Amino acid sequence: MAAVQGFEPETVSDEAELPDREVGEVVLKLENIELGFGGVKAINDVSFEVRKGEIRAIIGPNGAGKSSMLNCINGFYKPQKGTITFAGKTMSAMDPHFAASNGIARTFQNIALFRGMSTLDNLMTGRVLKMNRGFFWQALRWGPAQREEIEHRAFVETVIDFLEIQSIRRTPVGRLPYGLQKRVELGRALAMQPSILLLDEPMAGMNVEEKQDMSRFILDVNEEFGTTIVLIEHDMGVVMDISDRVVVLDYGRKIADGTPDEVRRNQNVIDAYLGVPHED
Ligand SMILES: Nc1ncnc2c1ncn2[C@@H]1O[C@H](COP(=O)(O)OP(=O)(O)OP(=O)(O)O)[C@@H](O)[C@H]1O
Repeated sequence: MAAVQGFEPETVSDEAELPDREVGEVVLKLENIELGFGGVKAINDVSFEVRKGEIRAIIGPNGAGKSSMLNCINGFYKPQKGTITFAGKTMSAMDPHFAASNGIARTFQNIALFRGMSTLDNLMTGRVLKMNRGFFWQALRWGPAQREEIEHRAFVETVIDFLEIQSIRRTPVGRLPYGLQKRVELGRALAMQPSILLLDEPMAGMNVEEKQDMSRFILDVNEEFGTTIVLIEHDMGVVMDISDRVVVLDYGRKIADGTPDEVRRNQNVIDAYLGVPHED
């Protein structure tokens, strides 16, 4: 059997074992999710759950349905079948506002920042849902709105310190190198004080050093703020290093779910990455 980087063949497992480290109760549950676009079944009867405080990776070859799954979780896509349970509600589809207002934040595969705005102002946009005063008061920047803005700025400054981006706080993000833009995007999501952070390929396009920095920030966010993290990532070294549990998709189906060690030894997973033809 040929070797696939990051994988070693051994036993087969398709049920998620709990990680060694202590994680909490189930905070997000997806059951029998199906999503199609015309004739393409992007997600086919996929179920998995996410526990409080864990780092949960979704991996799989190109086109496996990973981004579609994140889009179902934050309500951008509506599944045709299945249910999503979150914040005490079981829904046939997530409402994007319900997701955001109950603490689900997201970063994107292709950076989605305001390129002409500074790092600081981009991070402030992450506070919008937390602002109590309406547009009129915010525009006047007076009285209660001014006090509120000071509090939001103070919170954003803590995020800036945490991510070590003080030196670029006034720089328009369009002028920043790619790795730093990714860090600012993480900062904007953190500014929302999320309970669940969805990261879509946080290391894409980064060099080795930038990947190490980003891995450290993800682990620090998880440890220091207790933020639950669901991430899609193609770099298997990173996934296996930082994740507690990994769900594997291939052609829209779940083919494995378990700890990094279980998944890397799963023959279905090895075959999927080698491109072994599948039945269907
Ligand atoms: N908005 C859409 N319209 C039509 N087809 C779509 C749409 N979004 C996703 N798909 C299709 O659904 C399938 C799964 O795509 P998805 O982007 O979820 O995969 P992925 O695992 O994230 O892939 P990659 O690793 O390449 O980003 C693909 O065949 C894709 O072309």
